[in-house]
Formats: sequence, structure tokens, C-alpha cells
Amino acid sequence: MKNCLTIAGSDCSGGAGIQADLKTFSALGTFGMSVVSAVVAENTSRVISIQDIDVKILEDQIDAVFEDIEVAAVKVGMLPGIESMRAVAAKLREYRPPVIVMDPVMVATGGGNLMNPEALGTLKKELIPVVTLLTPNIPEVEIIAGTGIRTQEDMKAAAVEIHRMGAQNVLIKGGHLEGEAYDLLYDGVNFYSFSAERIDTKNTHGTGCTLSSAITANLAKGMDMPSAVAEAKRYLTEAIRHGLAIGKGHGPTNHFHEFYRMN
Ligand SMILES: Nc1ncnc2c1ncn2[C@@H]1O[C@H](COP(=O)(O)OP(=O)(O)OP(=O)(O)O)[C@@H](O)[C@H]1O
Ligand SMILES: Cc1ncc(CO)c(N)n1
Repeated sequence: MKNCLTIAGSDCSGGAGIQADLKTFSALGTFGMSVVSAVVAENTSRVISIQDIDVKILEDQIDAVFEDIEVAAVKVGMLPGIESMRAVAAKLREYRPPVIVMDPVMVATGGGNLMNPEALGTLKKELIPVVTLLTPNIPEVEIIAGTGIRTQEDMKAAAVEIHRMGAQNVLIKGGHLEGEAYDLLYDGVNFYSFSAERIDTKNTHGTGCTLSSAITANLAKGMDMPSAVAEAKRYLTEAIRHGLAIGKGHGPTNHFHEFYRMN
């Protein structure tokens, strides 16, 4: 079995963050481990408050995993500010895991800032250059690349720009655009399109976390990048289709739908 590590925030309501990542890692047959970067008091409707984890114990958690266990792939999710970004970037440079997938989480589905906007420069300078794959949504692309995104051509241009910043691969998620659920992968040479039907639901809490951790698990299992993304998207689409009407706001994705188990 391959071992996957998520470095991310805790969502006490279980739909996003490390909780979504660990459920996905398990559902896809990998062994999941987690380093907590922040504790977020949130639910399907709102973010109440956030406590950043002290940098020392953030670093110690990463050391605890890497000094003892072989890590096939790392997923990085919410990093709340400059200090946590610097610490994680330094540890990733030190331990050099074979795969690093980063979801540059900025805002929760139900609203609420999860990243200090002042950390944008650190994200660009220290983290983007070390990642195997960056998986921004449209608003995150607009902030990172500094351009408005309305069309698939805009997505292509922004993917090239983010690749230039140092990300080996870029997957721009089109969930925030209208029409089909269209995502675009760029590996520095080729573009790959991934389309799925848009499911009419408000239960989309944790979709981004689920997709990036599914890609991480698939890469850990040895798939190439386009296959890992295609399979993860298939998993996610079914997890949304069977999404759970839990809570009063955006319910979570469902990791135990029959479709995926049977396939
Ligand atoms: N209603 C939907 N039906 C099908 N696929 C969807 C739907 N909404 C989003 N997706 C897909 O879910 C993935 C996540 O996309 P999105 O752009 O919503 O990311 P995100 O904003 O980072 O997610 P999160 O809500 O977790 O923050 C993408 O593959 C996107 O195409
Ligand atoms: C902890 C955490 N990470 C990521 C997201 C993105 O939806 C969230 N809502 N909460």
C-alpha cells in the first residue's frame, strides 16, 4: 500500500480539509497521514474562527512522518500565512517527496478567508516552484496570475503563466464557471481537457479538496499525470452526484458511493 500525506487545515464539520483528504486517501486504497496546519471552526455554512498551528509543531509533525515512514505523495492544502508557508516549503525542499500536489486554498465554499492575503508573495515565490501540480480554482487563478478568467482560452493563458512561475503541472478547475464542469491541465508542453456534466446541487463543500487528494492518491499509485487527473475527476463527479445533504449550507461530497466501489 502507498502512503499519502496531507498537510492541510482541519474542518471540524468533516467535509473539507484534512478530513476530506483522509477519506479520499482511504477510499482510493492508500494509507493516509495528516499534518495539521490550522484548526478551522467551520461548517457547511460559515467559518467561525481559525487558529494557526505554531510553526514549531507544524515542522515537528512533518519531521515525525518523514523520519519514520516512506511517503509516496504529499498533498498541501490550506496554509494560513507566511510563516506556515515558509516552514512547509523548507521541509518539502529538505525531504523531497516524489510527488507534491498543492491546492492553493484561499476561501471556503461557504465564504470565509482561509489564507492571509499578505502571504500571496510567499506562495508564489516559495511554494509554487516546488510543486509537481498546482490545482487552483478560477478565483485563485485570478489572484495568482493577476488576470480575469472568463473563457477556456483565458484558462490556457493563465496555466502557461503559472507554469512559468515554476509549477511543473497546472490544473485549473472550472467549477466556478458556467456550463459543464471543465478543468484544464497543462504540463509545460500539452494541454489536456477534462469535462464532466455539471450536477445540479448545492452540496459542493470540499470538492476541491477531494479532487486534489484523489489526484495525489492516484499519483502515489503510479499513474501518469493525465490519467491521475482523469480518474480523480471520475471519482469526484460520483462523489458530488451522491453528495450528502448534511447541514444547512453546502453539504459534503460522499466517498462511499456504490458506483465507485463497484468499479
Ligand atoms: N456542480 C458540479 N458538478 C460537477 N462537477 C463540479 C461541480 N462543481 C464543481 N465541480 C468540479 O469540482 C472540482 C472542484 O472545482 P471548484 O472549481 O469548485 O474547486 P474549489 O472551489 O477549489 O472547490 P471547494 O468548493 O472545495 O473550495 C472541479 O473538477 C470542478 O470541475
Ligand atoms: C480546512 C479547510 N480547507 C479547505 C477548505 C476549502 O473548501 C475548507 N473549507 N476548509
